[in-house]
Amino acid sequence: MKVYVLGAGSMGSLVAHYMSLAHPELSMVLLMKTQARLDNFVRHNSEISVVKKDGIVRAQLAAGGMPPMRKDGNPAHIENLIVATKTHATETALEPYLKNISSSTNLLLLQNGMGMPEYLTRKFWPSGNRPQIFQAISTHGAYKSSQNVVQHTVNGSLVIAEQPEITQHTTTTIPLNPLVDAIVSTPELNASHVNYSDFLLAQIDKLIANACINPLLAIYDCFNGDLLLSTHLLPILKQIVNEARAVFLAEYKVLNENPQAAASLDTERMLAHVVRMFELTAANSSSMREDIRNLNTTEIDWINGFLVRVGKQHGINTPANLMLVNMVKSKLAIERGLDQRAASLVA
Ligand SMILES: NC(=O)C1=CN([C@@H]2O[C@H](COP(=O)(O)OP(=O)(O)OC[C@H]3O[C@@H](n4cnc5c(N)ncnc54)[C@H](OP(=O)(O)O)[C@@H]3O)[C@@H](O)[C@H]2O)C=CC1
Ligand SMILES: CC(C)(CO)C(=O)C(=O)O
Repeated sequence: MKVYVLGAGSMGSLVAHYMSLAHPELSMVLLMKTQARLDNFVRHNSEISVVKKDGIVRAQLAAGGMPPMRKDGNPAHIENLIVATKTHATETALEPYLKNISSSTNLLLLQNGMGMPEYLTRKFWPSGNRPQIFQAISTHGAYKSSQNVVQHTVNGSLVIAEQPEITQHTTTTIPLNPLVDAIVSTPELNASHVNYSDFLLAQIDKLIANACINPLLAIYDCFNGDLLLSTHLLPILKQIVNEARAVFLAEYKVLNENPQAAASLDTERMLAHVVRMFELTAANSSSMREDIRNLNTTEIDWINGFLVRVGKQHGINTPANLMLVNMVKSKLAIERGLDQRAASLVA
């Protein structure tokens, strides 16, 4: 079985590396963004090294830089595709591969944020025939210390579910799927497959933590744990959480069928979860802060921005989340502007 991975960054490389070691029978192919990236990968022996506390493991992987073609010049069918780009890059990254994808493709989105399956379906498959879409949330932590070296810093887990065509319906049975099976049977990924409604609760927890932690860290420019030094943040966190809670209850009617949903969406529990995430990741520099420091586009539109957009559809005001979206975007614009100004002074 062939599995393509689009987005050969920290998460994509980590997953491809572990899957190829656990399943030598799989053919894993990293899809690079540019020919230059592909050439560079090949120059480095087509190898991804993963560094963990207990040592370094190397694996050689196949790679490509463009949509696969058959010998007759037609697009080759992609059976399995894992997308691990940043959320804002997904649409552009996927577009060239649309001719390789059919309704029998297993498309697994391994990303933070929410709303991507619905967005891609509206954008690329508005009249049906969309691929089988799966989503995975990750509590692993990884970053690339160089082009071919991934530091696996947090040994977390993956939770995977199939995205139903209509999100109001829950999938009660978990069908067997070869891509999901291959991931779940890769020990280092510590992955599990759950039904959509249970997945949604886990995804909501992750989104709430990201909606509270990431923008504040990007704005204050400090480590995750530093925010716990202030007691003035609690009312802000409470407002973010309450707005999010209202949006989730309006959008995901399927939650009414899940007996665990009421307890899980309790405001105090969610706030305690956010504070615990601040504590557990105290020494981290949040991904959004790092994006701003590197002058990269952030994932704010798929975290707090998702809450604002969906809130609007349901007539729910989300002023705290909207303010954070605007503040993070301003922060990036200011940092980029300052960088350009500094560069022009040197030139
Ligand atoms: N890293 C982590 O610890 C965790 C990450 N996540 C989530 O996982 C997702 C991926 O994150 P992460 O791996 O860290 O991100 P990275 O930035 O490390 O990787 C994204 C990759 O996508 C590539 N890419 C961008 N545009 C395209 C394109 N048009 N075609 C092909 N490839 C493209 C980038 O290439 P290039 O570098 O050349 O631009 C990069 O290699 C995010 O949603 C993140 O929030 C979730 C939990 C933990
Ligand atoms: C949980 C948290 C905030 C850890 O830093 C994260 O997921 C991120 O930085 O994106």
